[in-house]
Amino acid sequence: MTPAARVQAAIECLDRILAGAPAEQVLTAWGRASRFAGSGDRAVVRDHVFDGLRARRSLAAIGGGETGRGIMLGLLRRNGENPENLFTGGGYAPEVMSAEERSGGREPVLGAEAADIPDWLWPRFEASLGDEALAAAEALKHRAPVHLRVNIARTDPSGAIAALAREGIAAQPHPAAATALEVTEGARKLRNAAAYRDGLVELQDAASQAVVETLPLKDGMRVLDYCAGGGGKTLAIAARGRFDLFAHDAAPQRLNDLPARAERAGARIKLLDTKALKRAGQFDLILCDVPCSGSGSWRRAPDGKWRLTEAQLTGLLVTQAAILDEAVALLAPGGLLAYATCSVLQDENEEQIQRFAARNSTLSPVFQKRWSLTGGTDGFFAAHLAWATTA
Ligand SMILES: C[S@@+](CC[C@H](N)C(=O)[O-])C[C@H]1O[C@@H](n2cnc3c(N)ncnc32)[C@H](O)[C@@H]1O
Repeated sequence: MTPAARVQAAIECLDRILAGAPAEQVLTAWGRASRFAGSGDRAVVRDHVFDGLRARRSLAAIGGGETGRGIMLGLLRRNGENPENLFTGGGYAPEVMSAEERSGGREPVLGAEAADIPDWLWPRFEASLGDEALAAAEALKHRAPVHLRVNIARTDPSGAIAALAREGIAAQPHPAAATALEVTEGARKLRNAAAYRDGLVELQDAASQAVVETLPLKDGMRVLDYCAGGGGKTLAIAARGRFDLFAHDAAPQRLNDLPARAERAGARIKLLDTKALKRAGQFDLILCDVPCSGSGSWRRAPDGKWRLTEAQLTGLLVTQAAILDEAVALLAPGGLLAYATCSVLQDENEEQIQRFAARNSTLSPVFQKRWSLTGGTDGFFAAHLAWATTA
């Protein structure tokens, strides 16, 4: 595909997403219908679509309209490229620009539009992040770095760096976690690399790893990952020692890939559905990596930024509180309950913990930490709630 044809493909995908279809679904459908597109074409079209979505509002302003064409025009202008070179109308290129498109476009209005945050959310975003709000919003407009977790049950960071280098992938330690690497070259080769296939490394944001690093794990503990999902944190826990480790999720199909991932990593994890969990006894440590707005990881899933509604956020706050209350009942006396989100909103983080502490006197907060988007990781939050008598 020519560069112009790739832009046209991105415009068509963006139009479908703006009409309400989920971004991943649209890109998959485009890929299936475009057998002529090679892997390089697919990667570029995907990058255009995600670059466009991350800064959808400000690019629409710069490009003169919230359409696929407007967003792509905005993206090219923002990046200092002349859209006339690609909007030629020839071959599979976008149609030639209209007079309105040529003269259209403006600077984004300072505030929610320039920050690329929905209007309803901007005041909460600002209140949560204070002086960092603009820098965090800016970070959400750009691609996320590729982070790896070194499986310390199999190798150490320097061993993993050397194994990756043999396959043309350059990586360096990331300061957020002892197990974290940042890929600086060759990220697209990862999925086929032996180091990945053999379970030496896993894809995982450095702050997500750091959340697990904070857990006071000791060999022999009964540990429950209560909201395990794909099992990223369960696997990170497994690598830290010898535990009786269980993974649960309210949507058990989310755990489907975990057995294969665990085998690759050499980890032993028992899966529990909600019925089995009721008979599983008590746990020394429970991690609740709760469903959240995802506001700390919107650069990876920018669709979520524009889909989240105020009512959904309210619903998430209720779910998070209910999960904490459910998990307390599963905790052994003296145990530790850990809470985590990939959100930067206080409502889901510090304030959720404050509300929990106000209604529960058995456990009290003993640790809280935020990972900021400006620190080169996704935005994350973790809190530990300890049995009050042992705190
Ligand atoms: C943030 S994701 C977990 C991500 C995962 N821990 C990881 O590191 O890959 C939150 C998960 O919570 C699950 N969930 C939602 N409500 C729940 C509930 N009431 N009890 C347990 N899990 C729940 C969701 O299905 C989702 O998989």
